[in-house]
Amino acid sequence: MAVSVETSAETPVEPMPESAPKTAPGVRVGGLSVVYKTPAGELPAIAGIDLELRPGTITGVVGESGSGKSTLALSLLNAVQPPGRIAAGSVEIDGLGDVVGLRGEELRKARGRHIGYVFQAAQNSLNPLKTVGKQLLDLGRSHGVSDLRALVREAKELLGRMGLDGARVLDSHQHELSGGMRQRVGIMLALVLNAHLVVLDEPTTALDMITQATILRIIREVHEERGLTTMVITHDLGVVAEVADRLAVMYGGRVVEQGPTHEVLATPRHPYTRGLLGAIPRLVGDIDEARALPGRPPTLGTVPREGCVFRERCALRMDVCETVEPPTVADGPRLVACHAVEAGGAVREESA
Ligand SMILES: Nc1ncnc2c1ncn2[C@@H]1O[C@H](COP(=O)(O)OP(=O)(O)OP(=O)(O)O)[C@@H](O)[C@H]1O
Repeated sequence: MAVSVETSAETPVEPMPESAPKTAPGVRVGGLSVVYKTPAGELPAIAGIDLELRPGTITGVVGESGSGKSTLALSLLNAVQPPGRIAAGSVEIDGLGDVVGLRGEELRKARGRHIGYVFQAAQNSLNPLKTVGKQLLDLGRSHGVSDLRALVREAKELLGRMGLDGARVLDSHQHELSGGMRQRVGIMLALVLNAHLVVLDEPTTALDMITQATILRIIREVHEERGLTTMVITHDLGVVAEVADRLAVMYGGRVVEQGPTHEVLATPRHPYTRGLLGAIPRLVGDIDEARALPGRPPTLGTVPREGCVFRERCALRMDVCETVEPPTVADGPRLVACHAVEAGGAVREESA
């Protein structure tokens, strides 16, 4: 193939920092708030989020459009751009410390080498003027990879596993690849530097169902082979059910329920999680049984400033929901933020 691999004299080969995590790191997001500047002032897109990514697990983050999923993903890399900013909280990553405090070169090194990521719309994030192979080499050089041949071999191997002709893809420009192919290139770039924390934002949206299933299987395999800590962001509950060990459900900039995926899907406690699940038509059974959640998710300007952010759409709404933000309550491995869910997990009563 035509990708030439030379280590140029001006390429500094940086050693990995001693502190770099070499095994799956744990991640602790604490009290994280991110605001965006709008004509109406700075408004919170996520507010006081606490979330733990356990070492070696895949955590799925789900929620409708605008719930703050991408903002949370960007925060893990301290990559929120103006008009946004992290207004409060911390993102502690084992071996890296609080990434909210990282700046400049430290931050650049952390991204890519220690935190692999595919951002939403990865299909459009390649440089149109350079081949994928050239971009791969640039990535390797900028992170001090000394064995660029091995990097190319690794890239081809990953692309091959995802059903692509690696050599051909590396010789291609963005416009020569379909949306689904670009998405797989994005996943390859997230994994190729062997980062142990991987953040995938809507990794399979441009793919048909069969390819999506293949890619999810490969994400799972690579995650297990390499011992990664992975976060997968999606609006598609089918995707998380397929791949995630743990699930965090977001609404209006909050995590309203989290726990082991099979438990959350089998016995959802928060009325929003129940609504999301109820809106999915079953493969077997009456399609009429699927009930869309009434109403629309809030925007930055319409998220209630006090009380429960979900109350407008909630069948279990009570007086207290108008004024008091529900605290997050632990019940075994599950965390739920809802006034109508008693400690112990029972839901008070279905009024509608
Ligand atoms: N650059 C920006 N300027 C102003 N508001 C923004 C900006 N980026 C995001 N927002 C707002 O922040 C809130 C959270 O957006 P975010 O993209 O994080 O949600 P999401 O759950 O990832 O949604 P989607 O799946 O549609 O990307 C939304 O109300 C969105 O409109």
